[in-house]
Amino acid sequence: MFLVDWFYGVLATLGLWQKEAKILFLGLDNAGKTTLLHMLKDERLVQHQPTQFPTSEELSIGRIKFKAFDLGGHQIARRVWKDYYAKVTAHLQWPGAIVSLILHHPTFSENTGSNKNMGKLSMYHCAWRAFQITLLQMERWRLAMAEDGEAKLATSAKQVQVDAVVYLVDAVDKERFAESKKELDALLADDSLANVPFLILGNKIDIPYAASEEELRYYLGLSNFTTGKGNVNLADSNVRPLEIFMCSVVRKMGYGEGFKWMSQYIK
Ligand SMILES: Nc1nc2c(ncn2[C@@H]2O[C@H](COP(=O)(O)OP(=O)(O)OP(=O)(O)O)[C@@H](O)[C@H]2O)c(=O)[nH]1
Ligand SMILES: [Mg+2]
Repeated sequence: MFLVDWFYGVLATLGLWQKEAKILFLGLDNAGKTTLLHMLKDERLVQHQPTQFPTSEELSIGRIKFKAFDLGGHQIARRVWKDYYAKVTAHLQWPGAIVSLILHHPTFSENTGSNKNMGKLSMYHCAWRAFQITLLQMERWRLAMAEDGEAKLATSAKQVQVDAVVYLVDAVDKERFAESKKELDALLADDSLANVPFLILGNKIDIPYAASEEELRYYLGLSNFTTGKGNVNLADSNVRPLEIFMCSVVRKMGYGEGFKWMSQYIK
């Protein structure tokens, strides 16, 4: 019963009780993703070390899955799907390297002169030529496999269902607003996240010189893109729900309102 009460307590605060969703926490390093994840988990403030590779953390409460990824300084898609990509292609790297070393070794290249005249070819050269052709075939097969792997990777990216993105920005670190905007723009342009609601959290407003909501809206280039707080019905509009809420995760302020706003767009 305690567990159910706890589930209810956390999820009701976020407006997510009785909903089922996969929610991504994204943002540059140091934005506060891990702190938020842990705040939801045990409502305690713990000082976290910067999250090291692998840069994803997961938390399930009831039927809600929260997953955090770090995006600092990396192309989003590459970063998020890096693990899968590495698995698909790693075993294809070595054979290719060996084949290309042999094929390009000067001793065995086309220009040795000995194979210009077929009549003069020794058994040795015939055998060597056959070996080279086999290697070439293997190389083509390897490349085809690699392409297939990339195609599967792209498909799997599209198949992963995400119901909402919570994008955290450190509202104090104004020098990194441009970097944060770049990552956000890439996410908003990503086909696999088309129409997914975005909650932008401007975090750390407990620090006096944190940017205001207006400043953040301006620097993230969202002045004409936020869709409005409160209950705004966008169901028939094909417009992606997107809004900024300022918060302090450590003070447990602001993000609850943001989640409640977001929950209206999660079935
Ligand atoms: N003042 C203040 N500090 C915060 C707040 N939220 C997080 N922090 C601090 O910001 C730092 C980074 O927080 P993390 O939760 O580790 O950030 P992260 O996004 O997970 O960062 P990486 O794991 O490096 O990607 C930590 O020192 C936190 O204590 C906040 O609301 N106010
Ligand atoms: Mg972290």
